[in-house]
Amino acid sequence: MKAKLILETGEVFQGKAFGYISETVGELVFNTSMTGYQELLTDPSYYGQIVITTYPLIGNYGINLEDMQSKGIKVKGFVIKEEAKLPNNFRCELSIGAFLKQNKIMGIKGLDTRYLTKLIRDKGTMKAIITTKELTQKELKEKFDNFTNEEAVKNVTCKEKYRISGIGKKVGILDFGIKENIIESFKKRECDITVFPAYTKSEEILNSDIEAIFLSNGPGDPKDIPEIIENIKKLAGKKPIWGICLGHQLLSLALGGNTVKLKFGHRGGNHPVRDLEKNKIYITSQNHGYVVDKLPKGATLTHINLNDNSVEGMKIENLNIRSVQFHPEAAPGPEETAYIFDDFLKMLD
Ligand SMILES: NC(=O)CC[C@H](N)C(=O)O
Repeated sequence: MKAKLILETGEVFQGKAFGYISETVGELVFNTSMTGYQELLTDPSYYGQIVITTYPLIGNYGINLEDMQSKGIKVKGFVIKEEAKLPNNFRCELSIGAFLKQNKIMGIKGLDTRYLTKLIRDKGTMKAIITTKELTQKELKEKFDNFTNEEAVKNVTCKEKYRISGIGKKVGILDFGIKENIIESFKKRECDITVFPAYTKSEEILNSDIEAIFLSNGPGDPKDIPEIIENIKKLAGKKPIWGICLGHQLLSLALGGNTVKLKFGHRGGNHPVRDLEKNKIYITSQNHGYVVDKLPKGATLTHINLNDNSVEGMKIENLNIRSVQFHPEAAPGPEETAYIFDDFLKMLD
């Protein structure tokens, strides 16, 4: 069936529908990773977004149920060049088309995704619609105007607190839409993990028997969740705090720093970052549309992005706080910054 990708700026691209056939509207972003489409689709930080992949062939190694980053697909739509209909891998359990269908997520294929990426790079992130219908200008405008992603964290956080026992350090995680591999990274280090829903009050967190607080990744604009920022203010200085991606942005806002929206974001598996403490360059996995542009008072810059010199990490020594913008848990992407989890845990010794 024919389908169209319609951009907020008016451009229309003709392709074919795949996955679940419906209609979808979201924020259009691109990811440049060459592998890892399953992890990308299930990463809750993409909630509300339609994702374009620059890599031309998607689905060639299929989908397995082990590499999910959350329960089910979180993107709002998927834009690709070519769908691999005959996946081939010993871990493959289903095809990309079947996976999208099962999760009721619409895809469009047959588009020049590299051209689209250049367009987003020039014009900036914008809203888009994937549809099989003919829509009038008025209908389109209404659909774009009605789309917001302000409730994103509420929609992806866990509903109830849960525990994963371990013999190591006791870590309390605030779940803003956590990726499975972050939990795995703490499990691998034998941590005793308590996961709290995003809106858990600071008192409940501080009254539990945890040694440190971890603020997770998550979708949307960090400025959309002022209640959580207020909560983090109350946690700062009481226990060591670590943050990744949204967690890092929220920490900055809570302590007097600032965040801004990037023109087209960082999403991919090859973003070079300099660790200023180790004076080493690492290739990192990234997925964010916002960035810290002003550090909180007393914070030291620990990491910078070598493509655009943006903030990639910070520490506030007197408050025992450390955070990074990139994804040390990878999934998908390079695993060479996994040392960040060890650095976090060392703060407890
Ligand atoms: N991966 C994340 O945690 C993303 C953080 C935030 N939603 C952003 O886009 O910048």
